[in-house]
Amino acid sequence: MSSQLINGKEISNTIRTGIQKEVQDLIAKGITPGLAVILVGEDPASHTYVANKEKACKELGIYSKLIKLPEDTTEEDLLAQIKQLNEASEIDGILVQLPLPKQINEQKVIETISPLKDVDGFHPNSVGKMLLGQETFLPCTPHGIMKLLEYSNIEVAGKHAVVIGRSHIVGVPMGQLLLQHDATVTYCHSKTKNLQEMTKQADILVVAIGRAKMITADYIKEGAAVIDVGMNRDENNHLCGDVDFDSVVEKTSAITPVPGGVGPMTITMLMYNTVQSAKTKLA
Ligand SMILES: NC(=O)C1=CN([C@@H]2O[C@H](COP(=O)(O)OP(=O)(O)OC[C@H]3O[C@@H](n4cnc5c(N)ncnc54)[C@H](OP(=O)(O)O)[C@@H]3O)[C@@H](O)[C@H]2O)C=CC1
Ligand SMILES: Nc1nc(=O)c2c([nH]1)NC[C@@H]1CN(c3ccc(C(=O)N[C@@H](CCC(=O)O)C(=O)O)cc3)C=[N+]21
Repeated sequence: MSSQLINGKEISNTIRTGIQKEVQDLIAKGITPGLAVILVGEDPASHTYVANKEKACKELGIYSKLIKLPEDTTEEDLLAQIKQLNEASEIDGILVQLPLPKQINEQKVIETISPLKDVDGFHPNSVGKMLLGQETFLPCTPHGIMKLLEYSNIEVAGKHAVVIGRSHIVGVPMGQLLLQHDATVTYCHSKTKNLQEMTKQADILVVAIGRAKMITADYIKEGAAVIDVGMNRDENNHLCGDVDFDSVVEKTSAITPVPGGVGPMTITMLMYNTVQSAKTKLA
């Protein structure tokens, strides 16, 4: 079967062109959208993501403020920083890069970010609204994946979507968005028995596990669309997904690569949320 390669980079660029236009319109009205990113510690992978976010801001004309804090930052200091940004008029979105060092309570940090600037969509306020189908900031990775499906003309309604992973940042919201678009959704996780039996029923398989190349051809139904969220390093220290691309590609009708699939879309939807937030300043 010939498989459609879902080009996240290209779809990202298409969407970013629209966002760039919106930024220009806002700037013409005296509003420059602003994103603050807080990075605690020295995780090298985090630095790459943060660099990609800064680059995207620059390209689109969004003001970006990077706040780097040392690994041993106290929770108190971090919360004080967030409160300042909540008040800062030039900042429309606040992202605290996760995971955080162990001395810091992640949930408390997320809840301290103003829901009005919660461009990650991780605040309980945003999560609740998402579940209810109300307008809010949607989590960037699942939202980006919905856009990938839409732009690739992959129909969701009536399909069986299987999501592997139930993290609050990817798996759980992913299943909810698919459900809202009328898929029949199954969640799988580390306690799932007979994972292959589950995934072999998937018309759409979203994989967000964090284990390099774990998903091989044996997990795939012929003709499935496969979305790979994983960001791992393989034995040669090359970036790779959770899906063993070479093994599964022949069986799929559509598949995302890593890199160049989901990752760029995450950043694009972050830019989108930041601009949406800035637009609330329009009279
Ligand atoms: N491209 C992008 O934009 C992004 C990529 N990522 C990447 O996506 C991956 C997942 O991220 P995230 O959701 O934060 O990860 P988490 O580690 O928070 O969650 C992993 C999930 O996978 C499940 N899991 C672990 N092992 C297995 C297994 N053997 N079989 C079935 N399920 C399993 C876990 O189950 P349980 O709940 O039972 O522990 C958990 O629900 C990572 O590689 C991350 O780097 C993340 C965010 C954005
Ligand atoms: N508060 C918070 N929000 C996040 O959204 C968040 C986070 N914390 N912590 C880490 C994960 C991971 N993540 C990625 C973003 C972009 C790429 C990305 O740009 N990937 C590119 C290139 C990657 C590269 O070259 O290293 C690609 O896949 O093509 C990947 C992963 C956001 N996350």
